[in-house]
Amino acid sequence: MHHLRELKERGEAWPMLTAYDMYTAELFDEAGIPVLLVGDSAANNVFGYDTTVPVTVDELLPLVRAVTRAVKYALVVADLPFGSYQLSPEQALATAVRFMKEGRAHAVKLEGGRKFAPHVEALTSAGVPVMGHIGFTPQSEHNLGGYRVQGRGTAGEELVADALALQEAGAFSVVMEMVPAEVAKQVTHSLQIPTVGIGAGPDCDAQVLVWQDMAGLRRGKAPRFVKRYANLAGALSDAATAFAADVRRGEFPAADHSFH
Ligand SMILES: Nc1nc(=O)c2c([nH]1)NC[C@@H]1CN(c3ccc(C(=O)N[C@@H](CCC(=O)O)C(=O)O)cc3)CN21
Ligand SMILES: CC(C)C(=O)C(=O)O
Ligand SMILES: [Mg+2]
Repeated sequence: MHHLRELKERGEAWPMLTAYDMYTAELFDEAGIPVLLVGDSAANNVFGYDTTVPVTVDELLPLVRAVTRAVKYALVVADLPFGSYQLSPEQALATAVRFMKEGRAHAVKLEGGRKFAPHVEALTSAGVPVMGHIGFTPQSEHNLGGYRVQGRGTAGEELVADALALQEAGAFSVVMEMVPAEVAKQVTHSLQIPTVGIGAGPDCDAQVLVWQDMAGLRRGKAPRFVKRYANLAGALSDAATAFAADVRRGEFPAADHSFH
């Protein structure tokens, strides 16, 4: 965490990816991704829900545990799911403690601005490192009117106030999702802690993507902020098709794959 602040001071951008299992966590860790997020986006990208709203602590905990087991270097951040922290700072702390003790998370993330400063404060003063998340906050998508850019016009000032309140409450970093690049730049320059952008332009201190978007495993129309660095959907589909054909033709298993 302190290291991330030094990177900000030196103006060196860093990458963050989601991870939900041990193979991806190990690969991303070895590829030099310093922060891995076990996102509540597992709702969409592991469990097949249509929003992040239904995913539970009990569903996310084993994924967090798998990721922390797999990494040697990365900081593992566990996303607190909808309903597991909003009720009170006490509820937030109880949930964060589960992610730290049972999931062995190094830090937690929660969505919300100023209104959640008391929750963040309760966690940080109990020794739980917290990452904030402002702008488009998917857990509130029903309130925000869908996938919409946040912080346009006067709402930009609100975003700066939210970010400052989270910093003041002790957050070590803040995610900004779907925010105009100019506003994200202003927030980034207003904070001493690093900002992590997703659809928030090039001037954030760090950038995050959902790994299945980054690697082209998820099909369908990706959000505008996604850049695809591989075509895993194509590669996996080709592999499964080739395996199926081999089995049907009697070409797998060959002698090499058999015991005598
Ligand atoms: N695979 C995946 N990637 C994500 O980035 C992601 C998740 N899942 N699940 C949780 C949230 C939901 N998020 C989303 C989902 C969709 C859009 C989207 O469709 N955006 C469109 C419309 C934007 C607009 O209308 O202004 C886009 O083109 O960016 C954006 C963020 C970000 N998170
Ligand atoms: C996209 C990131 C920031 C997130 O919150 C998630 O993956 O759940
Ligand atoms: Mg999330």
